[in-house]
Amino acid sequence: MTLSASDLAISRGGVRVLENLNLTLAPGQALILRGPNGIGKTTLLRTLSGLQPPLAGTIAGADDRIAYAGHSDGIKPTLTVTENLNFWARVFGTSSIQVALDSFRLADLADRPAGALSAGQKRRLGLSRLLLTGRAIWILDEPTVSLDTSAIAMFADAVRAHLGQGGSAMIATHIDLGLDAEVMELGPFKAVPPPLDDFDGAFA
Ligand SMILES: Nc1ncnc2c1ncn2[C@@H]1O[C@H](COP(=O)(O)OP(=O)(O)OP(=O)(O)O)[C@@H](O)[C@H]1O
Repeated sequence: MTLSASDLAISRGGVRVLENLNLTLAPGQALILRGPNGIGKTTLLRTLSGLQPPLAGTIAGADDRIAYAGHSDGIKPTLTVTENLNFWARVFGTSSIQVALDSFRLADLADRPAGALSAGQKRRLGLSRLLLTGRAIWILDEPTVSLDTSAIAMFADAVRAHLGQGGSAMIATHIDLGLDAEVMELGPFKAVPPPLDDFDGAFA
């Protein structure tokens, strides 16, 4: 099922940031979001994921099919890597964590408390959770932060495999992941601020 948004307007902190947005994300498709800092990439991903309501417009096809990975790794620091993965596997009703351990090369770290991992290792653990969700639509906000080049390639492989299985991915990133993906520039959708009141009239 395709995720779609029509005539979307979104806000952050009470300020309208993007408007007149239309987009679709079909099974097997990847969409890369680009735009300068502060344009509204995170706000758009949060809105599509249902973490905040849109100001206007409609979103269809989301329901319980989205796995969202934001800026935080969302790991439990006192649990080991294996315990973290088992926790998520139980949450999502997945029987084995092996695919997560293998795809993000976490086996050597399996017994390490997650809080004792490096930043890049924590990010690999956070991203590996996607593979346990069974969710078709991955919504990812700057997923490669802290990853080295080999881990970025590992992540891109995981996304490619997901797309090959009929999944889809929307990714805010400033780097080239080497994916066969459509790129959407958000600049043209920047909200136009409303005109200021006529102050002169107030002091007449
Ligand atoms: N917690 C917040 N409260 C109020 N305003 C916020 C908050 N977080 C972000 N904003 C503002 O909302 C606007 C959109 O921010 P957003 O984080 O969506 O941009 P972004 O494109 O993801 O930026 P970046 O590339 O820096 O991550 C910006 O003008 C920002 O200053």
